[in-house]
Amino acid sequence: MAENIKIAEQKRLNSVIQKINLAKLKQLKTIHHDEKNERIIQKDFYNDVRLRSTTYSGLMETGVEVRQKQQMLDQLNSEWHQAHFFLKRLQLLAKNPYFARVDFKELNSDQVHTIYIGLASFANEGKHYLVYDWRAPISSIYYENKLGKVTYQAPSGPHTVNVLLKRQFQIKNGKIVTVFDTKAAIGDQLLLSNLSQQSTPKMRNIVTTIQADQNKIIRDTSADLLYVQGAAGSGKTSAALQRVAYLLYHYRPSLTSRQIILFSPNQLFNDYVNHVLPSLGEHNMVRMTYYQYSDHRVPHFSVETLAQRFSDDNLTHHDQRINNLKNSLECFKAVNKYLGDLNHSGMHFKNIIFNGHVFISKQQIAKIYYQFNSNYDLSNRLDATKDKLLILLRERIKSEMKKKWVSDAIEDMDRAQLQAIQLSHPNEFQNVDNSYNFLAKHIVIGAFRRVRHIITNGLFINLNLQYLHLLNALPKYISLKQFGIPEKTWQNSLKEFINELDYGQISMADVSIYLYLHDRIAGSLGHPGIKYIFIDEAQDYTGFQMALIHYEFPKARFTVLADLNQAIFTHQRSHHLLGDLKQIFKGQTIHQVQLVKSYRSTQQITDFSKYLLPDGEDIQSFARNGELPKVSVEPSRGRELAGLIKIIKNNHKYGTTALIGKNLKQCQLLAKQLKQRGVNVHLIQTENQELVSGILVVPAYLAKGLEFDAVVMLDASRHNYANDEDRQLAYTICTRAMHRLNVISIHDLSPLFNAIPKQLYQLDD
Ligand SMILES: Nc1ncnc2c1ncn2[C@@H]1O[C@H](COP(=O)(O)OP(=O)(O)OP(=O)(O)O)[C@@H](O)[C@H]1O
Repeated sequence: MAENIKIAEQKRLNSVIQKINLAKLKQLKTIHHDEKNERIIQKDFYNDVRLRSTTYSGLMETGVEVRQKQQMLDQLNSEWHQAHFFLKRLQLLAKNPYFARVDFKELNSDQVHTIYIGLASFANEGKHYLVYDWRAPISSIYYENKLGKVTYQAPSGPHTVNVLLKRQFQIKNGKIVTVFDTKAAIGDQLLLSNLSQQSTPKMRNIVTTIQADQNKIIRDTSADLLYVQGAAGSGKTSAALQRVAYLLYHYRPSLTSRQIILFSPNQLFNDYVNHVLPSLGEHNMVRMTYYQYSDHRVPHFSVETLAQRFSDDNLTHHDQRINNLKNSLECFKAVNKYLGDLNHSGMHFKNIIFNGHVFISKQQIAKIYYQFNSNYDLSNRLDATKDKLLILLRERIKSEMKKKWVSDAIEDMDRAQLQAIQLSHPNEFQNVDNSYNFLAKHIVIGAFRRVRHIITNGLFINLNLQYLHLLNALPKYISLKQFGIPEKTWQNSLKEFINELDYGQISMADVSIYLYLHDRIAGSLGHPGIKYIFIDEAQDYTGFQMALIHYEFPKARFTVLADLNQAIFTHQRSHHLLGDLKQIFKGQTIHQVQLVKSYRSTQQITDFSKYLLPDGEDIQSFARNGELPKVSVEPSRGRELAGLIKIIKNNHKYGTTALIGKNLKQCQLLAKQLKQRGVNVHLIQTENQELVSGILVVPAYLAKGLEFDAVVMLDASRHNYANDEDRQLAYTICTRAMHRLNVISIHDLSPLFNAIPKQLYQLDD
């Protein structure tokens, strides 16, 4: 780039930074001014109330002033928050005001317009934009992969301009480090430099190098379901997070970060992504795992954890088939049919007990529940039953007042209690009869409080029994044969389920059905306040889970990000995902996007890994050069450990090397053995740990969605990765590597590696 261009751009940059700094000072002044005013009002507030609360008229006046001052405080508070928000953005801009410049012409004019694009907009006093927010409609032209005619979505509709120049900047401490003009794909040079960096325990934002197909995902505002299928490392998570920032900008102020939920695979991943939004000047959306969502909703059960779920691979064939059935969309439909029938018969209730006796029997409740018109649905039926039971409760007050326990309670009342009641209700104590009746009623109503709580909260429904009834009845609504389950096996599984229930345990498959059953019976409206749901690593969600989330968030638009080749829990069943989603979102707008280019890993690692997949040929690698992956076949465990120690030493230039094992047990053993040999490793055994740099030992299911400078796939032997079900796991592990990949096997290498051409790796045996 010519030096004179750099000088001219630096001059402009200096002037923009100066203006940003002035604006910062102005915001700081506003903040100090607001804080000072608040202190003054608070002080007056306190004095006024203290001085004038001795007389009635003083109190009245004070009341009015208190309200006025409260309003002034609220106003100041809101100004203060706004000023802070602007200040934060200016601070962000002051560090790095912009990263790109685009010159363009309108099609019917010769006038050249120049815009600079940064993390936020910044205008001078005359409201002339010196920097455009990367999310502004016009900024979209920067992210299209070409010069010349480019169409973007302007507020008035699609608009085409002629792009003449795209210039990129790397700016550090107010100085332009590099500047280059791009002609084709946005600065492969800048992208290359970003991708060549070392990994960090926190994911970075990608706004400076968003690719055209990722931009489509980010800016889609019309899909009810945006389904993204993308290869490992193709930027699904990155695009999703920039999309959150885009939506917050596009719909401000009607959309807030609290109305957006990201379902992520585990807590480690939640922590890994939690810096992206703040680095873009936005608040984080709500992040949770499906486990956290369901566990929180059934506090009386322990829901199967991620580690337990992963060891489900050791389940018998029958157990797996039963899980397949319970996890399927067919099961969701079957439950709906069951619920339809429940409207006519089959609900299970509990007796309502009062003072150790049956107060309202379950038979009585059932009679009430089914006495309503057949056009009632389950939730109307429950509401009407509650109303009827409350009427019954009121009617029982009179008869209960005559009971001995009530007169005993009155006699046992101490003077202070009695006086307190008399003082608060003087009119009720004019004569003896009245007083007795009033006290008796008071006591009965107090004692009925628990019963009232049971009724109003629908706790008279026997949900556990109902769930068992559903499981028992399920073969009527779904074909067991279709899932390869003999009737007897199904019946036996019910016994096991009861056993688990007795211990307060519930599996991931059961908890979804249980929650749905509960919510449909209770007529729960779910969470209508949530406007956007993002589901990352969706390939490991089941049809039932998807249908449940869709039900629970009825007003939300969904972004679902999946890579079927990384389905480490659902395996081949993940191939139903899109078909299931199409049924679940029937009648709604569905957009599909495919990302085929992988950015995370070097070309050599991507090319090696894709041969682990039978249909991996569509995956494109980004042209970033590195060394060939190394495969070592060791004759014994001892030699494997020695080999590993050598690799760890060789990786000293990398911040993080992850030794990824198949399961937790293997990782625990390895970490112990390495520590015994004096190697300092950090074992990640639960998702609640913090991700750090260094040498990590991680089980594969916790490494999902993460990335590391160097990866060692542990014990990739025929014995450990024996069957086709392990393919997705092997692919997921290898694609976690950014710059270096080693695969170690004791004895024979797994046949999963057979299809990889020999020239794509270095073999050490
Ligand atoms: N446009 C881009 N510019 C710069 N870096 C990018 C871009 N797209 C993706 N990356 C980088 O590639 C890596 C992988 O991205 P990301 O984790 O979003 O992919 P993914 O598709 O969710 O991966 P996986 O499914 O394997 O977990 C990250 O380091 C990310 O920063």
